[in-house]
Amino acid sequence: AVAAPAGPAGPARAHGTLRPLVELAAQRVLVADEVAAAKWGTDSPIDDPAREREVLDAVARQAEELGADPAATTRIFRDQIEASKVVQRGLYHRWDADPSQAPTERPDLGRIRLEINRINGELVRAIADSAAVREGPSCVGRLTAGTVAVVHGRHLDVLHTVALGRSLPSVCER
Ligand SMILES: C=C(O[C@@H]1C=C(C(=O)O)C=C[C@H]1O)C(=O)O
Repeated sequence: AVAAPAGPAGPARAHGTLRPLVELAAQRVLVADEVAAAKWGTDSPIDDPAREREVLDAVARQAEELGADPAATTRIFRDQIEASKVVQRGLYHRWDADPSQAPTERPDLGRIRLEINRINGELVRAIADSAAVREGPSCVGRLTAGTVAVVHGRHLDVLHTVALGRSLPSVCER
């Protein structure tokens, strides 16, 4: 083990929680329901590489501005994007199988993306704030604890629990 620096950037934060990060990842997989409803029955594809590029460029820039790690931030956001598509594909599958469950109103994708941008900004900060925990030996345990707390706290169903899991594998990678 490497000696941690003293002060708030060191041991104090290394014992912190990953719950805020997981909470924001959960907000992102929940908002994917609205994304799916916005795209359902339109020409807008679930996979939108141009929008993904925009998101990844923006979060890398925000991480740099915070003096945080743009590579780790980008890696974690690639998983956030995959997780959103897990939800969207899952809902499409459900709605194809049983059209009576399909949305009857179409929210505006542009408005939803503004909400996603807001979550993204908070998530970039949570990633930056959790650097010491993420790089520490207890990361996986803390990530598991945070995930269990959020799944229960938000009463996530199976689809959103699976998607939340898909959003987190990069968090403890170094
Ligand atoms: C959420 C969307 O769907 C997909 C997931 C994205 C994301 O998680 O940021 C971005 C583009 C799409 O590939 C969207 O189109 O906005």
